[in-house]
Order: sequence, then structure tokens, then C-alpha cells
Amino acid sequence: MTALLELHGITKTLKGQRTPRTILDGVDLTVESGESVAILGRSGSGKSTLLSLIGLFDRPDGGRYLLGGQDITRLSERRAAALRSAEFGFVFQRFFLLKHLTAAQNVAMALVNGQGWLPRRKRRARTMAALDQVGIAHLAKHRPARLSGGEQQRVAVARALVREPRLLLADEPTGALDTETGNLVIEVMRSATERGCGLILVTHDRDHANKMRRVLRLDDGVLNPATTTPDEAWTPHSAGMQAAPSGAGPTPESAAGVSAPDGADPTREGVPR
Ligand SMILES: Nc1ncnc2c1ncn2[C@@H]1O[C@H](COP(=O)(O)OP(=O)(O)OP(=O)(O)O)[C@@H](O)[C@H]1O
Repeated sequence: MTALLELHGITKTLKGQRTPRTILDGVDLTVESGESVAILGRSGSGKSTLLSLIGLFDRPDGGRYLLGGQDITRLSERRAAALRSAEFGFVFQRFFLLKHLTAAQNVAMALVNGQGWLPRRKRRARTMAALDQVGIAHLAKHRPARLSGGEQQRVAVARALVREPRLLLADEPTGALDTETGNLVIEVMRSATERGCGLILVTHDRDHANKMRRVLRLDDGVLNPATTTPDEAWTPHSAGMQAAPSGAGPTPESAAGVSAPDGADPTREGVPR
């Protein structure tokens, strides 16, 4: 069977400095449909860079990237944006909801692009189904200000799922939530894998990593191919693990996958290279 995602020898080097710096050093990774994979690693080990390459916000300098068996290593910006809208769902630490829109409108935003034209009734049905999936259909008409942090993140997860992505990419999605709410959000994302969606979760949380089928560790840009347990991954070498800094990042539109047709990387927005 063809794997959902295959990375072969992916490298990324930061240039523009006196000496180029290797951020990803020959990463190999295979993810099957319906599989969940946690990636652990200390701060600065390259986790967000890897997700950004997988989400087609950036390109590798070397290696091959296959999605469903198709080589997508070197797509034009336009094709990358189209594929990103059609195939991926994104969840970040911050929720990136538009304040003046209701929960339902925030979710429906993700259907504006990437799905072609959807009749209003269908759009509404899919939006409500996504909100129902995350257990907050009854809050559809509420604006973000009336929702708790966990409810807002569930809206963000519904927005990521409404397009029925093949792959869900989550970068520290529970970093701003309390334990109970974080568990709920992880469970919602994990349940999407039961319907065949792949899930790659970058996290510093051992318990959440433990809920994924595989746990992999990234050390200074090198992805250890051996499945590990979160406790093993938490060796002194990775003692520098800490919450990701919440700097400039995605916008509500880019988090919904509808506003980065120019290939701008929402995970890097505003960050000078
Ligand atoms: N735009 C950039 N400009 C300069 N350096 C960058 C840029 N993006 C990433 N880096 C560097 O690349 C390395 C990997 O960064 P990345 O954000 O991928 O790490 P991470 O494992 O996700 O860290 P964290 O857990 O803190 O989010 C870091 O040393 C970082 O400083």
C-alpha cells in the first residue's frame, strides 16, 4: 500500500549567515493514512521547520517528499498552495480565530478556498458536522470572546478538519490550554485518525505524545527513526525542551489555509530570515 507521506533524506540549511546552519539533516519519515505520530525534541531541534516543510510552506534543500506516492518536492508556489488547502489541516498553539465572526463562520472560512464552489447549504452542513465532531455544535453562533480557550481551540480543530484533510499537522496545539482541556483537544484530533486522517503532532507534553501510535525524537535536525516512548525521549540530552515561544505567527486566514497562496509560511510570518 502507498504510504500517505514519505520523506527521504530531507535537508534544510539556513543560509544568509556567515556559515550556513543545518536545521534538518537527512530526515526520513513515513506516515500511513490513519496513523498518528508525535515528534518530540528540545527547543530549537527543528520540529517547526519540519512541519513547515511538510505543510508546504517551505521547501527542502535536498531529499524527496512524496504525498500519496506523488513526488511533491518541487512544486510551484501555486500548486503548493492548492495542495495545502486541499490536503492539510493545521492547528497551532494559538487559535487564530477572527473575533468578529461566530464559531461557525470561522470554521466555514476554511471552505472558501480549496473546495471549489460549495452551495451554501452544503457549506453549512459540513461546518456543523465539523463542530459536532469536536463536540461544540451548540456553540456555533458564539463569537470567540464568549468561548473558553479550550472551546476556541476546538473551533480551530473543526476549522482544520472541515475540509476532510488527508493529514493534520499540529504544532504545540495544547501549549496554551490546561491539562483537562488539552487532553480533550488531543482526543478530538486522535479520533480523526480513526477516519483515516494522518496526524503529526509536535509537542513537549509526554502524556499527549503517549496517545499517538508512534513517538519519534528529533535531535539537532536528525530524526531518530526508532520509535521511542516519551519517557525515553526525555533523556537529559533533551532537557532543554520547553514551550515554544509565542512570537509572530499565523493569522486567522492562514491558519484556516485560505490566505497563503503566495506560499508565505504562516509559521514564520514576520520572522526575518
Ligand atoms: N526564520 C529563521 N531565521 C533564523 N533562524 C531560524 C529561523 N527559523 C528557524 N530558525 C532556527 O532553526 C532552528 C530550528 O527552529 P525550529 O523553530 O524548527 O525549532 P523547534 O524544535 O520547533 O523549537 P521550539 O520547540 O522552540 O518551537 C532554531 O535554532 C531556530 O533558531
